[in-house]
Amino acid sequence: MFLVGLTGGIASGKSTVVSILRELGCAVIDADLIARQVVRLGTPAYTKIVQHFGDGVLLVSGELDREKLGAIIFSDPQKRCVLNSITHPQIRREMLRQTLWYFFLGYRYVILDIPLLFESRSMTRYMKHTMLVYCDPQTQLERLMRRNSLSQDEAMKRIAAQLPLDSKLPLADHVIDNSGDRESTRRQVLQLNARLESSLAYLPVRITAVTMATGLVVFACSLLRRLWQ
Ligand SMILES: CC(C)(COP(=O)(O)OP(=O)(O)OC[C@H]1O[C@@H](n2cnc3c(N)ncnc32)[C@H](O)[C@@H]1O)[C@@H](O)C(=O)NCCC(=O)NCCS
Ligand SMILES: Nc1ncnc2c1ncn2[C@@H]1O[C@H](COP(=O)(O)OP(=O)(O)OP(=O)(O)O)[C@@H](O)[C@H]1O
Repeated sequence: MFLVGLTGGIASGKSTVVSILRELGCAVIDADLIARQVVRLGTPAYTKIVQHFGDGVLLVSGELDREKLGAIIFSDPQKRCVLNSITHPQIRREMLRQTLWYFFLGYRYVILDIPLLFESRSMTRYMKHTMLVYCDPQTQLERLMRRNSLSQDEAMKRIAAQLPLDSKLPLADHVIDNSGDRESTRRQVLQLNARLESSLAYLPVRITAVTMATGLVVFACSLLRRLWQ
């Protein structure tokens, strides 16, 4: 059983890759989705956010106005740190819970989609493999502006809130280049998934070897004890 960390930059194509992996039957946990769940109306994180940022970040329904909160935190690193310190512990806890659940269900590996995996560093030590969804900077900027209807300045601020994608390249074990069309991305995802599956083929052999080695040590110890007595 092992964990695979999937990461990228804002709008680099993580969700696009995740939907292909899910089609293939992989277990994927989405940190962005959990980040939405932990700040639902009335949750402890929601209460802390309102205490800190005021009710100006709420919609009339009482829910968080994500657009407003985004505009605040993506242009102020200190406020971003505050929001991270409120949400990240809750997100990690829920990710751990879901991971254990997938292993309980019998999945042999679980993919964790964590946008800030390389920024937070401490999480990478739990990953057997890391996978970067890359796209070239110009494509990233254009896709982000189009998807979120942002000006160039706003989009650049959001990109600047993360490590540049180019500096994440040497940190990743595997790279999926999503600068091209969706078909090219799909082919790369299929290839990578096949490699993950094949690394599992050796797992039963390794488990058997470890079991046999442990058995031999136990047997040798008991033999020595008898000879000694
Ligand atoms: C600021 C918020 C309200 C904006 O919400 P919105 O719906 O517009 O964006 P969404 O949540 O879909 O995030 C889109 C992308 O923005 C980037 N992003 C989000 N939060 C952060 C952050 N704190 N720092 C850097 N990049 C971030 C990620 O690449 C993410 O995939 C929201 O992103 C949030 O609550 N962020 C704090 C929690 C967090 O760090 N989430 C990232 C995953 S752990
Ligand atoms: N290969 C592609 N060709 C054209 N458009 C793409 C491609 N991949 C993704 N997109 C588009 O680019 C945008 C960003 O993609 P996606 O939502 O998958 O990125 P993301 O990394 O999950 O974003 P975020 O970090 O904001 O959650 C979306 O509008 C998506 O439809």
